[in-house]
Amino acid sequence: MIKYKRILLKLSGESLMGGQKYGIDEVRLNDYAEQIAELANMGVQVGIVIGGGNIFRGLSGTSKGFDRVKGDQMGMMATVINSLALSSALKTKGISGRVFTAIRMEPIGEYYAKEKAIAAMKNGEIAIISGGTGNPFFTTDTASALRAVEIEAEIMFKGTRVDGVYTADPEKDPKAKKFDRISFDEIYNRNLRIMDLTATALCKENNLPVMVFNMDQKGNLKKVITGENIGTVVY
Ligand SMILES: Nc1ncnc2c1ncn2[C@@H]1O[C@H](COP(=O)(O)OP(=O)(O)O)[C@@H](O)[C@H]1O
Ligand SMILES: O=c1ccn([C@@H]2O[C@H](COP(=O)(O)OP(=O)(O)O)[C@@H](O)[C@H]2O)c(=O)[nH]1
Repeated sequence: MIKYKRILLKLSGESLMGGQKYGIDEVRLNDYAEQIAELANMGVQVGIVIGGGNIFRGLSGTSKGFDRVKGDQMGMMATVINSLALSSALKTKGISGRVFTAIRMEPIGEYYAKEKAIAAMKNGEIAIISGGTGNPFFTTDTASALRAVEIEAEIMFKGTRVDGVYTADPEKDPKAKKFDRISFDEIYNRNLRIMDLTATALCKENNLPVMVFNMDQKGNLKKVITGENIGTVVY
């Protein structure tokens, strides 16, 4: 049985690299598309926001002398590239992934509006909402929180490369322990870096729970939609 009827899935751009150092790994992309198609076929309404870190991050551009705003705009364009790739991969699974963009760029994608995204989802299509928030100095985590609230998703699924929220970054601290549940306040008080503060605040203020789970393990998306608690619930 499905536990949620409408979700917003955040996919990390960085995870799309798979084993590569840059860009899009076809195997990983195909695996994501397969997992998402499974959800669509179960009748779940799915909105998606993808990051762009596999192609460009505004902040890392700054360290190389890029103007921050230009760098962030490049990062936002990177999320559009990833969204187009996902839409194309979904098509091979017989699923329509409609790409919406936060910044006008028809015919690459439709200019985003909440109503259009909801109509697409009700029609059995996946709404892939790209271009971040359309503004520099934000992240795709914040864009995900914003879109999740806008499209009235019951929960945000943060599909990432770690199993959940830990007491410290598990990629740096082998002794870090995983939480099954944690509140937004505790994430803030413990200064945990699983999401940025803007995204955390937006979720908290709008009572949007977040499920953090490992998207790189096949079958996990189906597990979380059926209510299996494999990741960390943030409430
Ligand atoms: N307390 C924490 N618990 C879990 N992951 C954490 C924590 N602090 C930092 N991280 C890092 O956050 C990353 C997940 O965030 P995500 O947005 O998917 O990645 P990225 O920011 O690289 O795109 C993990 O790969 C992990 O290294
Ligand atoms: O609303 C937004 C969302 C994203 N970005 C830019 O897009 C890049 C890629 O997004 P993010 O780092 O969140 O992607 P991820 O880490 O999930 O791959 C960021 O570094 C920012 O430069 C932005 O400027 N505004």
